[in-house]
Amino acid sequence: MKRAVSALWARRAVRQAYLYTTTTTATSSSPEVGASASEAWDGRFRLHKPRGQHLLTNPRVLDAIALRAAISPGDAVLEVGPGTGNLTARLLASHAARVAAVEIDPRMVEAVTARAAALGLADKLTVIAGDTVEVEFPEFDVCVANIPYGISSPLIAKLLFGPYRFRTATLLLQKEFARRLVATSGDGEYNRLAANVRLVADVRLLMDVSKRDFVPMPRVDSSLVEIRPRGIAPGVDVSEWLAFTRVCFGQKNKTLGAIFKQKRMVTELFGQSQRGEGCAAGPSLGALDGDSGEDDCGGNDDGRNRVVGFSEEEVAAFKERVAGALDTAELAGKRPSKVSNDELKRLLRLFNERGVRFH
Ligand SMILES: C[S@@+](CC[C@H](N)C(=O)[O-])C[C@H]1O[C@@H](n2cnc3c(N)ncnc32)[C@H](O)[C@@H]1O
Repeated sequence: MKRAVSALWARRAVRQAYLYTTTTTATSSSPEVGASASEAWDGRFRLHKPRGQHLLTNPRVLDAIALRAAISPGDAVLEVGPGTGNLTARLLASHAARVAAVEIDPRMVEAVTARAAALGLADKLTVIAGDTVEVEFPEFDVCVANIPYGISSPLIAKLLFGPYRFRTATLLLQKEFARRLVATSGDGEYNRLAANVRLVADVRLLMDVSKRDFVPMPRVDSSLVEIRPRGIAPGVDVSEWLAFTRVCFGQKNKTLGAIFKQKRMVTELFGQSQRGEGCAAGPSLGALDGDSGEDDCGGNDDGRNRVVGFSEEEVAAFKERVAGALDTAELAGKRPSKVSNDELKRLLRLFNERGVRFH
């Protein structure tokens, strides 16, 4: 299954990234990575907010991120969105053997390349010019990044469900997104993003970062989060799990019993289970997040969802099978936000045993 999901990612890597391997031009061998002057933004070009170009300029926070990233001697580090290199400078000065940084803006590519050269650390840095969501990453042990928040969900999906094997990802994320990511089923805030990520990884909050530590100042605060892949098979088909959680968390204020009792839901699931068909686009790996499934497979009944060639009795029998799985799991009266991944996995297994499939 992992291979099928990886293949999806491989197909997405259609845009060829071009590699810049920086060349050493400076003679200095003792980089001044802690110097606050190097973090300041000199305004040499316009920063684009839609690209998430909020530079982290507080040296104490930058030092803390590099420290919390737990880089071991010899590690290969992946950074996403190095910008002018405020964090990159610290990663280059760490025990890491090498750093690969993916940057979409050619002006930033130039800036971080020049920064590494000025520090005398250019030979440790490879800048990959391209879109993080599209390019193929080189092998890495740890990912450390202050990312553009707009790609949080597709980046985490790519890291966790792509072909990569790594120890940790230490990411600075929008605070609200980070809170949803670390939510647990016990606190009643559980959500689709957390359920999908926790299927394959452990997550924890490391620290909060004020919006005042960035230039230009964003509207939101941030939080540093560690994602640690478990490295063991999740015990479910990942594509089916992603489709299943889309349905379960699609109407988060309803109980699972109410969600799976809806006629259009039963009809849609019946159609999928009979035909073995899914959404035309297949599972959306780019969207681990989003609790509204209204527009997706379980959504409107505009005629596509009608099951042709089956009697009312057959649909009614299927409905009984759906209800039977929920009863056996003892989850009909529970809201998805209160249900653990183990319970959800068991429910999916019970559905599958009764011929109920999610695509
Ligand atoms: C929040 S800034 C972080 C800059 C730097 N890491 C820092 O901490 O100061 C995000 C950076 O990601 C880059 N970026 C935005 N979208 C990107 C994408 N899809 N792929 C790669 N880089 C991207 C922006 O150009 C910008 O340099």
